[in-house]
Amino acid sequence: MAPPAIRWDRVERRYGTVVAVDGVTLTIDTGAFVALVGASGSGKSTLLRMVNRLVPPGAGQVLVGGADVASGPAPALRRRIGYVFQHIGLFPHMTVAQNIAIGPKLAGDPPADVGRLLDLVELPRAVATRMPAELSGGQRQRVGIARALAPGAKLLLLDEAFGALDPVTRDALGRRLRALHDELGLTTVLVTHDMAEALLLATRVVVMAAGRIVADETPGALLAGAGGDAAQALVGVPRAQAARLAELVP
Ligand SMILES: Nc1ncnc2c1ncn2[C@@H]1O[C@H](COP(=O)(O)OP(=O)(O)OP(=O)(O)O)[C@@H](O)[C@H]1O
Repeated sequence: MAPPAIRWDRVERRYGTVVAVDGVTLTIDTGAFVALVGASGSGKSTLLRMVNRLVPPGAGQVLVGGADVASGPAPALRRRIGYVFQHIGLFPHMTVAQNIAIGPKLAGDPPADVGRLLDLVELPRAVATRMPAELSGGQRQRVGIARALAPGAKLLLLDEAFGALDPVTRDALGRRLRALHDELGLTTVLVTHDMAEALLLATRVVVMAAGRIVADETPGALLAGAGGDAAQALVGVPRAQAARLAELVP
């Protein structure tokens, strides 16, 4: 049987007296789209950063494709993992095309097919020659996703990648991400504060609180009431909003 895409095995991480991640064991199967949801400070980013070795675990082990992430060189690991942050950090002095192509170029790999990558994230090919400052926030996030996919990564990690976008752009980009996930056969982990986004995009929703996993359910099961109090409190927010909106209909 093929190893899972990611496995955190009894992982811990402390910062002084703060226990950011408190003994997490979690397996992400290849092809899954997992949303990691929870209040600010619950440990989501720390858990995600362990996957590409931005943060080493204080205890436990993180495996990608069955291999301990600590065992090989970090650059080789990171080439297999696309990572998208809220503040995407495009290189301001490089064009969009140069930004997208930087990963394969630095690795000495064949050049990225920038046109195809722009097509994938639904940006016009003409933006290839623009500078990042000439793009909207949503366009910049699309470039960030294209750059993350450029080395041919099959594992995509997104940390509040849509956090700074207006709701319409955010919704469109979320849908595009889900379509890309399906088209390219990706394994995707999306950290988000937004339970509605998690329920609409993911195949599985993992809820964190105080460094621990408190629920791990499908969207359907969560909507049917599973997952316990912390999860249901989060599900209750979009549900109550939908009910209040429905009441406004004359
Ligand atoms: N580099 C660091 N130094 C000290 N404390 C840290 C560091 N990184 C994270 N923490 C602490 O660890 C805890 C978990 O943080 P983390 O960023 O993983 O949470 P999060 O769920 O991703 O939060 P948010 O949704 O606000 O991004 C928090 O209490 C945070 O203050």
